[in-house]
Amino acid sequence: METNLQPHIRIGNGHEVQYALLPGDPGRVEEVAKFLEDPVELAHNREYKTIKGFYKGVPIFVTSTGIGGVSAGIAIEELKNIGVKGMIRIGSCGALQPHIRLGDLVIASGAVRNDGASYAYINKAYPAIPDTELLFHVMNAAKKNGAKNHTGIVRCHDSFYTDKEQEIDKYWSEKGILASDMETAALFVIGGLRGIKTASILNVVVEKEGDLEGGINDYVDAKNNSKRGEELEILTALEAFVSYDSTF
Ligand SMILES: O=P(O)(O)O[C@H]1O[C@H](CO)[C@@H](O)[C@H]1O
Ligand SMILES: O=c1cc[nH]c(=O)[nH]1
Repeated sequence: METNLQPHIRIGNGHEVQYALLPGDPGRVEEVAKFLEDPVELAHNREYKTIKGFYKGVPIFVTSTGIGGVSAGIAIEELKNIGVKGMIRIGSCGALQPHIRLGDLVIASGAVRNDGASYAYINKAYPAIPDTELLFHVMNAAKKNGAKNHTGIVRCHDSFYTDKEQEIDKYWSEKGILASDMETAALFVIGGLRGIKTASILNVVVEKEGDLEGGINDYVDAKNNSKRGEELEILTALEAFVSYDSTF
């Protein structure tokens, strides 16, 4: 029997894996599998689907975290419990700046903590920031892959359909925030508190003041540049882990 079996992700000790890619969507796990050697599905429970594979010889987990910081936080803690030390989110986002287009990558250098999950851990004076070294590896990998990318602060939220979304987006756009997603702040704060090396790469699926439902539907149906952005964020995260690992 697997020891230290984790209740939600349903994997335990013994895999000797130090790095995990974290998409929100379980469907994206299979997109990562296409780039791995010997991908094997280990578990799929609720929103948490995990495969293990190798990229350039480095063992890697890919675990979907579901939607929102609450769900992501559970996956992050349980992966840490079984020995994972570095985690890169490979997510989707909505742009808050007009020059950021569909399929561009947004690399988070920090996150506005408008989510509930990170606040459940610690008050908002604590910064939501990635690991500096891993961030540099991600930025270099994006450049090497030729991905059009933007590094800066993102905003994390818990709602899509309140009556105030447009007003809120306008406010944060005017403050220079690049894009919105729902899990990056929880990843950075939990990573900071637990000593996990974290980074977050977000593929733009909705442009600023674009059609939210249309953008996400087109992405799901693979009808726009966001599908190429997804491939580039996956490759960028994988290359970042390989170059980070080579520094040890
Ligand atoms: O595509 P993923 O990684 O799930 O990320 C984004 O998409 C979901 C909302 O559509 C939220 O989880 C948001 O953060
Ligand atoms: O606008 C968007 C699009 C995707 N994901 C988000 O969190 N926000």
